[in-house]
Amino acid sequence: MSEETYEVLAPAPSMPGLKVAILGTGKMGGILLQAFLKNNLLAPEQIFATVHHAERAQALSAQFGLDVTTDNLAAARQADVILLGVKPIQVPALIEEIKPALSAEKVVLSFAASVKTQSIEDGAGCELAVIRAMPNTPAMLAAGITALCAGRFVSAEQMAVAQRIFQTVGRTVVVDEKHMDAVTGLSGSGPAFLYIIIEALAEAGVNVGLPRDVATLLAAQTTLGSARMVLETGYHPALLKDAVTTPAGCTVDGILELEEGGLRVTLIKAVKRATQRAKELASG
Ligand SMILES: NC(=O)C1=CN([C@@H]2O[C@H](COP(=O)(O)OP(=O)(O)OC[C@H]3O[C@@H](n4cnc5c(N)ncnc54)[C@H](O)[C@@H]3O)[C@@H](O)[C@H]2O)C=CC1
Ligand SMILES: O=C(O)[C@@H]1CCC=N1
Repeated sequence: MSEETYEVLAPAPSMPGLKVAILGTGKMGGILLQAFLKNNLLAPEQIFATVHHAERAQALSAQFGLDVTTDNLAAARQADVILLGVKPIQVPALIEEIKPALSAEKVVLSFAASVKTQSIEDGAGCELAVIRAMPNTPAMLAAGITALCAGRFVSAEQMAVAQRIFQTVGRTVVVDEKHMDAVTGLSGSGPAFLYIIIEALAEAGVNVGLPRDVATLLAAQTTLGSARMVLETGYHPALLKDAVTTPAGCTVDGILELEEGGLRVTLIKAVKRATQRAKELASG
């Protein structure tokens, strides 16, 4: 074999040419940024990220080898798709800041809770394509679910691009905008509710004598497996529960305690409260 040197080529990004800005690269924005790179959706030079503090911009820039600044307008000018990852209350000021970069050719993809597509359209003052998304933190393992809805000026093609972007962090579902606050209360906040349930199940395991690591493993894998059963069998959860519940067995005794303790009602109230709060976040 000759001693020629071969150039190792990085695989081409699957959305070549698309320029994406992430304005507000915090927890969720950071998860998305890493997923875009890891899945080779975009090359580093296709991404323009911003944060609030210059030191964090420098650190992120060094870590990922891409353009991270505190200049939202410059990032927005360079991008075709502009992701909004700041807090809901900060969105109007951010839109005002980047307004000179907004036009009917751009897509704004907001994953801020609560903020309506129309308020972004109105702030932009042009026929801007605005898509609203609600991801959740299991996105970190590409195990998230993101609900998306389209504003008034969004084409089917633009919606497909948004879905492709969020498919790097898990599944996607398209809903009417009227459902977005409910989605936020259920799947946006839901991981926090489920962590509490897993933590409580693990604590229960410790209470009945299991080592904590074993109890946590049993609680988490049981939650994961049960979720997969719902998704992959398509059976109603009640039917799957019945299959666990042997007549006069132990499970039914546990279920009696859950019902007495009001777990169902408590979970319903938790999602309702989170949904209600999600409606308010845009106004503080
Ligand atoms: N954490 C979660 O589970 C989810 C969060 N969201 C939404 O994502 C958004 C961000 O939430 P997190 O990531 O949790 O919060 P975060 O506080 O980690 O992220 C916000 C980021 O925005 C940056 N920022 C603040 N002002 C800025 C400005 N003027 N210009 C540029 N960057 C600025 C901050 O430096 C920070 O990095 C919120 O609107 C939230 O509703 C949506 C779904 C789930
Ligand atoms: O708690 C929040 O406001 C955000 C939205 C959904 C999850 N985290």
